Amino acid sequence: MKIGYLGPKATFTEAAVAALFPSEPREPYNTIPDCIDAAAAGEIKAAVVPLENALEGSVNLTLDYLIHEQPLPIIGEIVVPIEQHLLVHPYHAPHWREVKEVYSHAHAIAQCRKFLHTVLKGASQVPMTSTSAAAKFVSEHPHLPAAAIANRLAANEYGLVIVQENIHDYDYNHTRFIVVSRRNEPLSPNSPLYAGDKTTVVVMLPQDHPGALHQVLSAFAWRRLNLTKIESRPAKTGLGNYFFIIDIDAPLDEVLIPGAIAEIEALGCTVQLLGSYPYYFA
Ligand SMILES: O=C(O)C(=O)C[C@]1(C(=O)O)C=C[C@@H](O)C=C1
Repeated sequence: MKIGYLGPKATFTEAAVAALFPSEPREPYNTIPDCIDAAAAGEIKAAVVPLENALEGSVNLTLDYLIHEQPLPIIGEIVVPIEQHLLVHPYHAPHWREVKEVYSHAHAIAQCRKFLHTVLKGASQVPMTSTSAAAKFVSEHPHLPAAAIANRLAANEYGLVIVQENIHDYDYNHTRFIVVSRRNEPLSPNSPLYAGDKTTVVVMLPQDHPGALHQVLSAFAWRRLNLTKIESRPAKTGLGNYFFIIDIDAPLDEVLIPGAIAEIEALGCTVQLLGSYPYYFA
C-alpha cells in the first residue's frame, strides 16, 4: 500500500515522504483533509501532512481536522529544512520583477513576507492548496504575469525557472510533518534519521475552574516531563473554550505519562492521546 501526501508532485510534503519512506510508493492528494480521509478509509498505509513551520507556526487545518473530524493516531514525525524560491515561466524570467501575482501555499507566502513587501511590492498574493499546486498553475498559465513560491523539485517538475533563491525571511526555516495511520503502530526508530520519541495529548479544560491550566502543567512539571510545545485551538463550542495540544518530549511509558494523564483527568479535564511516536530529522 502507498504513502499518501499533500500533492501534487514536488511539494515539501513529498520531500518529507521521500526522506522517511525512500522506497515506498506514493500517492498525492489535493488537500490535507483528502489525504487524512484516505488514511482513515484504509486506501493508503499512512498519510504525511504538514503540522508546524518554524516561522509561521501551526498548520491549523491539520490540527483541527485531526481533533474534530478524523482522530487518527500519529505514528511518526519528520522535520525537514525548507528553502523557498521564486519561480516563473521561462518566458517571464528576464522581467520577473514585473510579475503582478504571486501564487503559493499560505504558509509559504507568510514565510516570505519581507521579500514580497520589498521586492514584489504591490503584487497580489494568491493562496493555493500547496506550493507545487502553485508552480503547476504558473506553468500552465504562461500568459499570466505570475510567479510561484515553491521548492527546487517543483521548478524541475513543472519546467519553471528559479529567479530568486532562498527568499524566506529567516534562515532557520523548518517544517514538522506528521505521519498518521489508522493502524496505531509507531514507525521504527531503526533509521539513521531517528532523533527521539514524543507523546502528544489534547487536553480540554473544565469550565470555570480557576487555575486549571496551571494544575495541568504542574502534573507534567513535578514528574519532570519536558514539554516541547503547548498550543491552544478553539474547541468550536463558543468563545473562550479551547483545546490545549501538548507535546511531551518522552515516549509513552507505564508510569509517568499515564500518571500525569490520570491526575489531569481527576481535575475534570478530558484527555485524548493523539500518539506516541518517534521523530526524525531529514
Ligand atoms: O505546499 C507544500 O509544499 C507543503 O508541503 C505544505 C507546506 C505547509 O503547509 O506548511 C509545507 C511546508 C512549507 O512550510 C510550506 C507549505
